[in-house]
Amino acid sequence: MGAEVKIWNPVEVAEQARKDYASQIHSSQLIIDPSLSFSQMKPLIIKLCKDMFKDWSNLDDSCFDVDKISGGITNLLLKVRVKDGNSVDDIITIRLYGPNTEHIIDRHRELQATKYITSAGFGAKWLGIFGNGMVQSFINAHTLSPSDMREPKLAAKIANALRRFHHLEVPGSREPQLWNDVWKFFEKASTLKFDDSEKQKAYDTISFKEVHNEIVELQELTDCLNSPVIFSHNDLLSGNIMVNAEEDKVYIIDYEYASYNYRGFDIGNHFAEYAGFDCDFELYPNMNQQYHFFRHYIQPDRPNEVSEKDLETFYVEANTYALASHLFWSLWGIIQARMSPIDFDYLGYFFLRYNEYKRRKESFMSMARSYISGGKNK
Ligand SMILES: Nc1ncnc2c1ncn2[C@@H]1O[C@H](COP(=O)(O)OP(=O)(O)OP(=O)(O)O)[C@@H](O)[C@H]1O
Repeated sequence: MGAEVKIWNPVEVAEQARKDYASQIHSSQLIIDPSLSFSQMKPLIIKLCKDMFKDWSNLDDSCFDVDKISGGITNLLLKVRVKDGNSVDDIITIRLYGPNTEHIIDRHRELQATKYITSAGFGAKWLGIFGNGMVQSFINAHTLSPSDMREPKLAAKIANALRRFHHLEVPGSREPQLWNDVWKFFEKASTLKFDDSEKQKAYDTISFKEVHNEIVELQELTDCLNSPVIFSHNDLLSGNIMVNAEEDKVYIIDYEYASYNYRGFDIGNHFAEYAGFDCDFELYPNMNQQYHFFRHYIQPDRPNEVSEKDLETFYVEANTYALASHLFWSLWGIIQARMSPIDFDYLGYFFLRYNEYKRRKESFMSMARSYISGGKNK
C-alpha cells in the first residue's frame, strides 16, 4: 500500500526547527504503517511516544490511552493521554499521514507552513516529528459542523480569525499556488487507471478535454480580478475550525494545503464548504450571509462601516474563486479515488463538485465579467 515511506529525516527537521525558533521539537525515526488495524497499531503508537518523548520512556504501557479522533478524510488522527503519576495528564495528538497522500500534498510545504503558523499562535502547538507524521498538542475545543459556520456570531469570529491568518508572514515562495496546484492535479487525474471496473467505468465518462478548457477559461477570468495574494489556508472547512466557547477562542487547524494564494480563493473555498462533504449546495451562503462575513473580515471593529464598493469587490472575488474551488477539489477527488485507502466515495465527490461548478459557472462568470468591465454585479 506504499505505507512505509519516510517523508523526511525527522532528526534533521527537528534540529533545523530548534535553530529556527530555539524551541525543542522532539523526533523519532519510527514509521507507523497507517494500514494496520487499530489494535495492531496501538502498541506501536506507545513505542513511538516513548521513543520521541524521553520523559515517558520508562513508563509502563498501561499509562498510555490511545484513541482515534474521527472527522478527517485524509489522515489518521490519534489522541494519546499519558498518565505519568502527576495530577495533570498530558494529552497529545498524533497525525499519521494517509498512504499515498504525497500525490496530493506537498509535505515539505506543509511542514514549513506549520512551523510558522503554530509559532504565531494559531492552532495546536507543534511538538514532534516522525517518519510519516507529526505530533501536536491537543486542542480542548469542539470541531464545527457545516451548519455551525452559518451561525452569524460564529461566522463573524471565523472571518476575524481568517483575516489574522491572512496577515501571516511565512518564508518561502510568495507565488500564488492555485493554478500550479490545479494543473498538477489535472496532469495526475487525467492519466489514471483503476483496478476496480466500476470506478474505471465512471472515470471513463469524464471529459478531460472539457475540464481542461474550463480551467483555462476560469484562470484567464480570475487573473483579471487582481485578487490580493496573501498567506492562505486553502482548506477552511468546518472540520478544520475548532472553537472553545469558554475562552472565546477560534482555532484554525490543518495546514496541509496552506500556501500563498488569492484572497478570493480562500474565502470562496470556505463558502463552498458550507455544503459539507455531502455537498448540499443549497447551504451555499446567500449575499446577505456573505456580506456579513466580509464586514467582519474587512473591519471587525466597525463592521457596519464597510463600503458598498468593498463588499461588491469581495462578493465578486469570492464567488468567482468558489468556481476554482470546485475545480480544485473535484480533481483532488479523482486522485484520491485512485490513491486513498479511506472508505469515502471520492469519485462521487468529483461529480458533485464538478456538476456544481457547471451549475454556477454562467452566473458567477458573467457577474465577474460585468464587474471587470466596470458594470454592476446585480
Ligand atoms: N490538535 C488537535 N486537537 C484536538 N483535535 C484535533 C486536533 N487536530 C485535529 N483534531 C480533530 O481531528 C479532526 C481531523 O483532523 P484533520 O482535519 O487534521 O484531519 P484530516 O484527515 O487532515 O482532515 P481533512 O483532510 O478532511 O481536512 C479535526 O476535524 C478535529 O476534530
